[in-house]
Amino acid sequence: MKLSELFENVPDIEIRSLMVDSRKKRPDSIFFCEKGMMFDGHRFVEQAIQNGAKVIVHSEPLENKHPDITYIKVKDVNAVLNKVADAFYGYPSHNLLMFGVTGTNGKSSIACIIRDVMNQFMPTGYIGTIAIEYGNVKLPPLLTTPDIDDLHGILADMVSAGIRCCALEASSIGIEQGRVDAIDFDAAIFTNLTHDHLDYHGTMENYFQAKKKLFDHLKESCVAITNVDDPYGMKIVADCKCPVVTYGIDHPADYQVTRYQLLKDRTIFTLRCNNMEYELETNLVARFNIYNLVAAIAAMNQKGISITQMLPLLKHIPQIAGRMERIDEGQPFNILVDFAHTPDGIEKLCQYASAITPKGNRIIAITGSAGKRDTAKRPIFGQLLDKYADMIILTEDDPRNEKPLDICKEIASGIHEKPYVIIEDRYDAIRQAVEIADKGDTIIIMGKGDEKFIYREFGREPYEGDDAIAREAVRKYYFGNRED
Ligand SMILES: CC(=O)N[C@H]1[C@@H](OP(=O)(O)OP(=O)(O)OC[C@H]2O[C@@H](n3ccc(=O)[nH]c3=O)[C@H](O)[C@@H]2O)O[C@H](CO)[C@@H](O)[C@@H]1O[C@H](C)C(=O)N[C@@H](C)C(=O)N[C@H](CCC(=O)O)C(=O)O
Ligand SMILES: Nc1ncnc2c1ncn2[C@@H]1O[C@H](COP(=O)(O)OP(=O)(O)OP(=O)(O)O)[C@@H](O)[C@H]1O
Repeated sequence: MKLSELFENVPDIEIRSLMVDSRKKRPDSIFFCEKGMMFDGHRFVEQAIQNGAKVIVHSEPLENKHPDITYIKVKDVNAVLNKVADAFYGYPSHNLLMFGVTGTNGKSSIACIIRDVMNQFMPTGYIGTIAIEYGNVKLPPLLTTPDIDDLHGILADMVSAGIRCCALEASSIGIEQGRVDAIDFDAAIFTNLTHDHLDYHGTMENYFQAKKKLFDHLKESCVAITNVDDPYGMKIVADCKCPVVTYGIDHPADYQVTRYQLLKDRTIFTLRCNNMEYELETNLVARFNIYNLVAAIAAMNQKGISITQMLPLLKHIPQIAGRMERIDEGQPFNILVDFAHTPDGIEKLCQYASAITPKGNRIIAITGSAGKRDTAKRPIFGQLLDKYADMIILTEDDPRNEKPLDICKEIASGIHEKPYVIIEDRYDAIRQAVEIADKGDTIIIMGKGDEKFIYREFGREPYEGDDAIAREAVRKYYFGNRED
């Protein structure tokens, strides 16, 4: 593409790529001097040139300008990067039916439900915490919401592969950093807002304002889908230019659940909308998944898929990796692997565990808390486990360069009544839980979900995964079926 197709009054240079990180080689590229939390991209102009930049987009004055390099001074580099990435990749989000999902919990679940259901109507991709997936392509994610260049690039690849729809998770940090500013959403969903990421946002108000930006910027033909039962649900759409559609259980809503039954292996509920009532059955369990399902239904329905068409598909939603994943190796107790890593997520999971665990049986909870992230959550995790669990095993969860033992002790500071042990090694923690479980008990393994890595001091290290370990522990240590 010619530089002149992207900017006015510039030389006719051929541009082959975009560059936001000077460390990565990008031939014939435009380097964008972004200001981050750690660095100011203006510092890396020389390295960017060595790695292929022919054009520098900057907002601060630059010294030592090279005669063969084009310099473009702008007010807001991030805004220009968004515009350029959109155009450079051929406006991919404009050519896709784009669903955006934001909120503290439920983004991946809702985005995956939309992907699975929409795939039955048109080829649909997914971008989020679990993966980047479309057609036969499955890539590991780097961030929940990829950075601007990656995001538009992935969407362009989707369009080239014949994909017509995409469900994208928009994290609060991603929204705040403008990663989705140029995305042409057709529907945007709000799930809920509870304590998380306060290390980054500072206060709940800032966290809320970050999420709200997504809704403030929606185009008029978009539709905003919001949760009326969440205290932030109506506030977040207060300045929307597009129609707002509500969903909920406890308050009157456009898509309202009027009755529900939570069962161990499925959920049955009645959904009322447009003066019609629908009886729904799904393999997804727990009350919070009713919210996730109804949010997804509302969004897809608003975009033309009838509820009657969706009904048979909702019965067998494919397992969402590491979210309420049941481990069943024939053992006479429940094991749930779940990605709960916020106070709200942990409380909701514990409430579900209480609902499925017979009186007289125990909830055995295994959790840690991520190192170098929102440390205020730790004692709250302890308090919640104290309230709901009968036995608590504290273990490591992405300690980064903190000591797992110290993190566990901070969680333990919230535990006052229930017995707990600290077993730093996650494998041993899960094994211990399996060894002490009795018939009818429920083991909940929280925090890592489907992740097959642990962030330790020097970055990501491979990890077998909670699901694999739980299965192995049941086979080896519960049934004594040693394979080694
Ligand atoms: C805190 C945070 O979000 N950081 C993200 C942010 O980094 P930053 O603003 O601090 O950037 P920086 O490192 O200061 O550098 C500034 C600029 O200089 C550039 N640079 C930097 C160094 C260099 O040598 N050369 C160079 O060109 C960088 O590419 C960047 O453009 O911008 C970078 C480029 O887009 C991201 O890679 C980086 O994500 C880091 C890896 C990260 O871990 N982010 C997490 C917290 C995150 O975003 N998570 C959310 C939410 C997850 C959830 O909901 O649970 C997500 O969407 O994944
Ligand atoms: N609607 C919901 N309300 C409260 N908790 C939920 C909800 N949906 C899921 N959870 C809990 O949060 C965990 C993470 O779910 P999910 O991955 O869908 O959320 P997310 O918003 O994508 O989180 P992240 O961006 O951190 O990955 C689940 O494992 C579950 O414990």
